[in-house]
Amino acid sequence: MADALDIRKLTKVFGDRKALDKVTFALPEGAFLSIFGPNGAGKTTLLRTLSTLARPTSGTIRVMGADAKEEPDKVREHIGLISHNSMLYPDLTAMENLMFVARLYGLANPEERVRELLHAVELDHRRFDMVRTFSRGMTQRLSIARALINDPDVVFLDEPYAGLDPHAVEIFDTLLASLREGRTFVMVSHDLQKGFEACTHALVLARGRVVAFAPKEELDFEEFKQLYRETVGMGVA
Ligand SMILES: Nc1ncnc2c1ncn2[C@@H]1O[C@H](COP(=O)(O)OP(=O)(O)OP(=O)(O)O)[C@@H](O)[C@H]1O
Repeated sequence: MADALDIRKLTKVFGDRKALDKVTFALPEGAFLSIFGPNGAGKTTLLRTLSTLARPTSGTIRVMGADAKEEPDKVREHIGLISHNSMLYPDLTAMENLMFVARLYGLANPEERVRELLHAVELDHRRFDMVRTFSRGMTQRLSIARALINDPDVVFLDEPYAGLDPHAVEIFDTLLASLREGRTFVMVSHDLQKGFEACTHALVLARGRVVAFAPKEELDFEEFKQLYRETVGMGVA
């Protein structure tokens, strides 16, 4: 199968600090990559560069065959990002937020797509409420709908479980399971157990470097936990 992501020697420097140092890996279409690493390892920087929000200092990023430097718009057509910053306008309603993004993408039938997504994330009943009145779980569900507007092939998730109560985690897991068919996922997670359960491939970052990258079938969870504990001791970039 073709690679959804092909990342070569990706390096990102902030001043004299290397947040990413020659990160190289390839991920097949339909895979679910979980990225682990201690605070400051470079996980968010990696997601931000892969999703074209930050420009690499050097190296190449190909998403579904498109080069992020040469064809950033093509890459953006293929991706959706669910991050802490929900990228939603608090003083607009759920419906208005999604309609705004649907129009940005120039969808042919934005109303229908927005209705469909609000239903999928169980927010029909709150569609006319302003986002600032939403709980953390509801805001996250709306940001998932936002990220799916363009029906992306590759979805990036930055610590999606942070701040969710057990019920919201359940809703999120169900939603995620329903979305997996035909899509590639890249998730940053501090939850080793959940991240490992969900993935088909695991990547461990420390000091901006890939310490481990492997398909899950090649990994034993106990050994993996041990490797992770060792990387936490390596400190930040
Ligand atoms: N905009 C920036 N300017 C300067 N340094 C930055 C910037 N963004 C990140 N860094 C540095 O890059 C390194 C990696 O940060 P990053 O946020 O990617 O780590 P992380 O693995 O996501 O951490 P956490 O688990 O705490 O979210 C850190 O040393 C951080 O201080």
